[in-house]
Amino acid sequence: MARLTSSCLEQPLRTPTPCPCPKPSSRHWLCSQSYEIIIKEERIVVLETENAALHLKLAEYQGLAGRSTSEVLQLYSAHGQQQKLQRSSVVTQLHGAIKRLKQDLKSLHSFALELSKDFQLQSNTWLYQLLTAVQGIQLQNEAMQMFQIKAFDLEQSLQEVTEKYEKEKQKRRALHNSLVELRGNIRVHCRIRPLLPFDTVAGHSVSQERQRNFSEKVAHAVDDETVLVKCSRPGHASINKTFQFERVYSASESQDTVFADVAPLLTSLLDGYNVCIMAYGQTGSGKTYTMLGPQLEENFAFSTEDESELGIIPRAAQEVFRLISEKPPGSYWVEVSVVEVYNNEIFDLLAKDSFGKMPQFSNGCGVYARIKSALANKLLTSSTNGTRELMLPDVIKVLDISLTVENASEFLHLVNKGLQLRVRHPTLVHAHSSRSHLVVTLTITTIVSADNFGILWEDEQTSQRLNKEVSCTFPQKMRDNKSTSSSRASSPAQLEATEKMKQVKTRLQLVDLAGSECVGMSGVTGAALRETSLINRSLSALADVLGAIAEQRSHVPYRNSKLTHLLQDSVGGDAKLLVMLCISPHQKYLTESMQSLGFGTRARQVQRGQVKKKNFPVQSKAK
Ligand SMILES: Nc1ncnc2c1ncn2[C@@H]1O[C@H](COP(=O)(O)OP(=O)(O)OP(=O)(O)O)[C@@H](O)[C@H]1O
Repeated sequence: MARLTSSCLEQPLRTPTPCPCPKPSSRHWLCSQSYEIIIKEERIVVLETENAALHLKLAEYQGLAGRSTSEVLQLYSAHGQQQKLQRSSVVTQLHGAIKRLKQDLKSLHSFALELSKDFQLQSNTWLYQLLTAVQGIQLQNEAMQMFQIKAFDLEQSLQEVTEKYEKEKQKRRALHNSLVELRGNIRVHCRIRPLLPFDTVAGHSVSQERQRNFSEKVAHAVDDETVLVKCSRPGHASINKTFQFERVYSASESQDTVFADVAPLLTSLLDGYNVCIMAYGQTGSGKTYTMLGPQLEENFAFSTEDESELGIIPRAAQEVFRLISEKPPGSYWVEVSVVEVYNNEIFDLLAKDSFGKMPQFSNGCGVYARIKSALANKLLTSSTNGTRELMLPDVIKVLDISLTVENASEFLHLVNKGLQLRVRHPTLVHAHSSRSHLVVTLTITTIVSADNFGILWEDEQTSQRLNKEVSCTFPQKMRDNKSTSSSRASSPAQLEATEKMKQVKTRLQLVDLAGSECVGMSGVTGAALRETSLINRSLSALADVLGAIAEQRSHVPYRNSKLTHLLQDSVGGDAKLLVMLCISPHQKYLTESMQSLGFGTRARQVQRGQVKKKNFPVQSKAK
């Protein structure tokens, strides 16, 4: 086979060479033979060329196939390598993971070991603690048993001590009362209030002479028993006067201190004595402050916000209820009445407005509508001349119109209610001057079975004295009102039992007297002038009563005034009276202060029996 070259392929197929005869024709044999040969040769050439081209192509494809095979081989080997690589990396990873898992497993194993060790340790500790606790509880139980035995012993010895203490207490109370007895039934304390802004405001009707030395403080507490008063008059050398009382309070002494000295009297109250505590002094000298505490501007009730400022009346109520709480429950019954003595008439400040309004009192400074007392209305009778006037056949009955209170706050509420109706009007000395005597009465009914009567009181003497006074009837109130006391009878059998009970009534009267003053100083006129002179008259009557007691006269003129009549039970006899003199220290009140100190001095002499006949001071009449 002829070799094919690229030039062969490039030459076009030869066209048949024409017949060399001059006239070529197909019918010419030679021509036709040669023509056919030529055609065949040409065909062979073409085929050879095609063959060569096909060979070329075959060679080309073979070359291509060879290259592809090697590439395939390369790819195959590369793929094999890659697979190998992949396989080895997965294995490595798996290997690592297995390694890590093994480590984890190891650490888990060691953790589990530690945990079990810890658990063992902890359970041992807990077991130990549990055992200790059980042992402790056992010990405690034993101790408790011992303690119970000791407590029982102690209870018994406590009972013995309590019995001894009760006996000692009774002895102490007896001692206290005999001490009080020794000191006398009338005690006088004196309280000098601080200088206040209104002291330096000069009233227009105060005399020129009295206004001259207005800046000076003249009354001082020298010690806790002595008052010193500098008496100076223009053109005269000043004279110092001293007054002695059971107790003197300086301006800086608190309500607490004042009450501390008053409180022992309340023990006497529960020991069967009537007690009266009254504040005496000129207007604005601090009587209401001492007895009740600072008053609220809006309604004249006393303020209960600051306990340290509370006066004697609220504190006494608290103390009485405290003392009662120490007694067997239900054996004490407390009633309260709040009345005022105004223009020598008694008005119940707790009465309901069931009888309408009182006639209005015009005092020149304002008109005062008053609620009339239910009691006063009950006792109103027509006098011979046909005009209605207040008749109180037995003033003491006033105290039977009282309300039962269960505790100190109920008491304080009632007192505050009553206070709002109290007569007041301004004077030159005091803008809210009280124009009436306020009498707050706490009646304590002690219920005691006839069999136990003797042992309730501290000594035989008191027991005998009270035995004479007691009533054996059970209070009607207690029968009617079963809801308010645990001691009240509710069945016939109980009622019968109560008939055997005895009741002892003791009375605590707390009095805020109206101001004792010279008319000139207070600057009142008209109806208020009458008021002032009636106040002074009732204070005179009080002085007369104290004088008569001092002289041990057979007749004590209690009925000369409604005030003394009302206080009859707690002034005189074996009742305990404490007069709290209230003094304004300023120079301009010198006359009134001297008058009050004189009253106190003579009241002290009453208990010592030193007052001579007609020696007791009569209240200065309206000038
Ligand atoms: N010890 C005191 N400390 C502080 N303030 C006092 C003291 N005593 C009285 N006061 C004040 O003096 C003023 C007059 O006192 P209070 O109302 O008690 O006088 P009073 O004697 O009751 O007068 P009146 O008889 O006119 O009613 C009041 O504002 C009161 O708060």
